[in-house]
Amino acid sequence: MNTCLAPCPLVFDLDGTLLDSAPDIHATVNAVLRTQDVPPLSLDRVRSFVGGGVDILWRKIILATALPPEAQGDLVASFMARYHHATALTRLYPNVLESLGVLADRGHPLGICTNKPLGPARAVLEHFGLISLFGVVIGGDSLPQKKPDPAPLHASLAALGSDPAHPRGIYVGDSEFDAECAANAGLPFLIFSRGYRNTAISDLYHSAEFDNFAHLPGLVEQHAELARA
Ligand SMILES: O=C(O)COP(=O)(O)O
Ligand SMILES: [Mg+2]
Repeated sequence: MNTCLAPCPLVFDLDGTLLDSAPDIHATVNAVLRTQDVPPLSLDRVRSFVGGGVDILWRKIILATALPPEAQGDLVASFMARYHHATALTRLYPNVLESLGVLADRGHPLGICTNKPLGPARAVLEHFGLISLFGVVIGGDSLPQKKPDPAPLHASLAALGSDPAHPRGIYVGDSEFDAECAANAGLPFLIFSRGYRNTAISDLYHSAEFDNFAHLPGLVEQHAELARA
């Protein structure tokens, strides 16, 4: 198991972890479906499709509608043209800002590793005034690999100063993709239980779960400490 000497690099997922962004993703999906005369999908349905990035999102939408598979490229392009500005319905989960502030003040290098494409990921972080807190933002299109491949998480940690030969740090996320990514990377994983999961937490790799960001700084210290022991 990796060890984590303080300060411990902390890498965060974005959609369903720091941000409740499903309402904007839902509205943007339905705006694209409208151009195709396809009836809208429910928020719950679209939320259940989030986590693997935009290609997987649209593959699932195509399966759920009468759209032809060969339309995938055009649908993704039409979605991406709208996605950069899709922030009006997105909210930070309660206590995210305060929690990130405490962790940054304690000297933990902070990063983002998301399957959301880099452009919209940076745009929404800028919208909430958060971008300067993060030493690195790796998006779903930053590397050839996406989560659950460990490469984006390893790249995030390396950018935060972790030795690539011995990656150290903690990943914080919400989904199956994140749990598998952390397991593949051999890193502690703290799972936010109010995000966009389709699987019981007990069936996912995790080190601890939390439902309120007010509890995260304590959990981080506990796990950084455990990893040191
Ligand atoms: O947008 C997605 O599908 C996933 O994004 P996330 O990796 O930040 O959860
Ligand atoms: Mg997520």
